[in-house]
Amino acid sequence: MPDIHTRPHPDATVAAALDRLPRERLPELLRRIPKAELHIHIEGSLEPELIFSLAARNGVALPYDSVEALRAAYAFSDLQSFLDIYYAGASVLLHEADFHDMAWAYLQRAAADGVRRAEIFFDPQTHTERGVPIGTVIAGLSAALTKARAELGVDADLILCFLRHLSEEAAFETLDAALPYRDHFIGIGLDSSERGHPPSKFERVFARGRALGLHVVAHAGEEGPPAYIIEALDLLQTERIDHGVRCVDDPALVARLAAERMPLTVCPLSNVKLCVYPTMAEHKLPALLDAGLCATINSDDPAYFGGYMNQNWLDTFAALPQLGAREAWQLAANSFEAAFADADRKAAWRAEVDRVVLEVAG
Ligand SMILES: Nc1ncnc2[nH]cnc12
Ligand SMILES: [Zn+2]
Repeated sequence: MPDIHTRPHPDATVAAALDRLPRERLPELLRRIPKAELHIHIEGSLEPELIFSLAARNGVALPYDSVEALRAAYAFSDLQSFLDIYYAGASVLLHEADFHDMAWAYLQRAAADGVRRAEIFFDPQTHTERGVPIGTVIAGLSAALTKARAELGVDADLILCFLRHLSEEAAFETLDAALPYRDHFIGIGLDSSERGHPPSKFERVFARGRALGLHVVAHAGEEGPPAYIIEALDLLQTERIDHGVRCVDDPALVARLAAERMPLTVCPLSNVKLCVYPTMAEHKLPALLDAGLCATINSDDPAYFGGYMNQNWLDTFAALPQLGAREAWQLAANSFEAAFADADRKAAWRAEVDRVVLEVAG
């Protein structure tokens, strides 16, 4: 299979360091290894404390008495039960400074977790439907990204997501409204309620996005069937699949994803919190890596699912003894391979991964 040949491999010195790294040093490696985060909804980084302080700043009433009461509501049974609370939380975002403060808080956490590159989803329709101009959303987020490049050494870009429970016509209107800010985002994506809203519903708006030179990704195979992943590949011509874990139900699809080195932006804590898997120990990430897929680890909605990048890495490796230092290297290398950054920067981050491995292994 071509995957065996195209999957990146560590050079001999790095491979030897990975093999001699004792298991007790693994958490240090996971924390320090440079990584790209490719699946983070910025509205999902809104911590309860920030929701309350923005609500007070903007005079927005919340249906919860306290931060603790809000956090206590974060017990989800599936994707929709989460989305209902997630959209309610975003209602406190009104002004440019609110979007800036939310993104800046995320970027500081990302920097602390060794994230060198972040490709950040935002949901303009969640805000424009409440009367917030799209220019306000993009200006606030962009200002934080510019500051992060200069002050945190985190290279970040935005990906505009369409809400799939809304119509394709609404997605077209959103794309049109965003075009004056074309330089401020690098791609389009598809998120929100998956079941009943297949990628085929958005075939024409994605064709338009591709014609505009935008990168193209889509959530598929989180709760939805493998057929949705196939539609995303064939009809939307995605460059990555967000989640995609349900590909395991279709071995031919797994073989195709491996052969094409189609990246999957996997979100382990999210999958457990939204009951895609009953426990982390049952997560299919090891099987995806074994099959030669370009799988990556990401946080999805870290304020709601129990942690940011490093928490995802630490909890995943702690629950799955099949994952060791070799897989940590592979996941970091996969994340840079799958990133929409230029080749020089990717090569520099990859070299840094190797330097950190050699340092931690001693
Ligand atoms: N995990 C997820 N799936 C679909 N849409 C989302 N929007 C925010 N998080 C999401
Ligand atoms: Zn997501």
